[in-house]
Amino acid sequence: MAYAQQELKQCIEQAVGHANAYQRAIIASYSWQVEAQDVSTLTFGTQERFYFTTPDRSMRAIGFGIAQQLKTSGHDRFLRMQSKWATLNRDHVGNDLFAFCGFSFAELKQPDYRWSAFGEASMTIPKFLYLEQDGHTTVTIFAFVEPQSNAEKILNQLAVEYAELHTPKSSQFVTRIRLTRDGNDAFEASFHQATQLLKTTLKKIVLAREVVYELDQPVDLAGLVQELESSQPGSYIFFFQPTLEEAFLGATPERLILKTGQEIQTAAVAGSAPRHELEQTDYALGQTLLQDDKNRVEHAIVVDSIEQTLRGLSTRFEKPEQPMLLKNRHIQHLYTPITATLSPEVSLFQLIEKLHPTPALGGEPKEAAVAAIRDIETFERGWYGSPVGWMDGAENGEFIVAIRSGLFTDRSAVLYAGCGLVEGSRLQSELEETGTKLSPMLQALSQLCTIEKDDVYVD
Ligand SMILES: C=C(O[C@@H]1C=C(C(=O)O)C=C[C@H]1O)C(=O)O
Repeated sequence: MAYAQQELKQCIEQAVGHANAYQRAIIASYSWQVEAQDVSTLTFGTQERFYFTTPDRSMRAIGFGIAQQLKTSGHDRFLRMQSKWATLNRDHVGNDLFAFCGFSFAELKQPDYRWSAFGEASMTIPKFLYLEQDGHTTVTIFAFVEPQSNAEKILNQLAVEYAELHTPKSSQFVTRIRLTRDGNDAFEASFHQATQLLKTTLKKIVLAREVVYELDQPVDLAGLVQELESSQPGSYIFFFQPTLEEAFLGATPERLILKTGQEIQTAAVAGSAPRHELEQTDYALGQTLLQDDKNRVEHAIVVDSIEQTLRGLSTRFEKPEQPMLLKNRHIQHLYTPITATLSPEVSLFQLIEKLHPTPALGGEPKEAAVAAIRDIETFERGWYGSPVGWMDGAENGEFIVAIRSGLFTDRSAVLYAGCGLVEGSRLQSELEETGTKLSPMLQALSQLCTIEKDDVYVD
């Protein structure tokens, strides 16, 4: 093995000592530098897998296995998780902790079988983490050490699992996937209900479509993530596989929050138009979007809401006066990048709780819009549209808005796409917009599988 065995042994022994002294489990972590890894590393895992990379691919986190998973639920799940994370960080041994994190869009509707492995709030410390940041890649082993553990046994087990990660697996999957529900009718019905609310109580509401496919065998998920990464430059790629049978993944352009110390970066991403292969037409589509009243209203609601939230939590707030365009392969959006300096007492968990969902995924007013979404939509959003990302022990981290995403099991793929509605929104164009938003995932899937009865795919 490429790591200093003696040092790792000392770290584990120290953790056993602490676990015995405190009579509770302790996380031990040990890191060393390795060569840069890329998305293909995912193909080596036979355990649970986690992946997160930034639009410029300068930051990349690849996790295997689960050393410890914190879970909680309820309306106050962000703050409950904050205290669990603080406790875990108090007495671990070794390097800084790191967790892949995800929260549900809202409390799950009565027990939803599809999302039960994900839950309402989860933070996962992997057993093995490859982390690329600032041009360096480190690998960290996280070990869950219980009182009375045998250090030698833990070390031997880690050695076996680490060696596994270097054994190539063959991944020849040829899957046929068949559309079983396109979600159009349900969307249409919710659209009409929402239209009534937009005349009275709501300024904006975001409604989504759930599109269900049946698979004849599991999709090569590592291959799919790889495909998304190469076909969607400029998007975050995320992949959470908390059990061997279930995975949630996607390619989103939308950052919810990047926090480094008390400095934060966020963005309003709302208002959409398709891309076009002809440069001139594409440019014209972008210019029309920049000047379109309906889209400008939709966008301004998001900017104003983020501004109002952040001004109450920060000592500095900056944003450009006018939105710009954010162009992805299939779609372009109105985009306003925002930076702020958080007041010293504000935590990352609090910030996520206050921001989520912005009116880019919820609506305005927030509480009424989220309640209406729950009421009107006929499916469970689960983690779609939610804060998903990573966090370290000092509560630095990055969370994206988990859109352009899908939930995969061995026999099904459930894809999600939504759009913001304001007064005057038209059903047909909103439906088309959700079709465009499904394209990144369907295009990637079409590279790996045969898609049958595919009437929603737009290349
Ligand atoms: C809801 C989605 O996207 C959101 C809605 C947008 C819109 O209505 O213009 C644009 C970007 C996202 O904030 C989605 O992709 O599912």
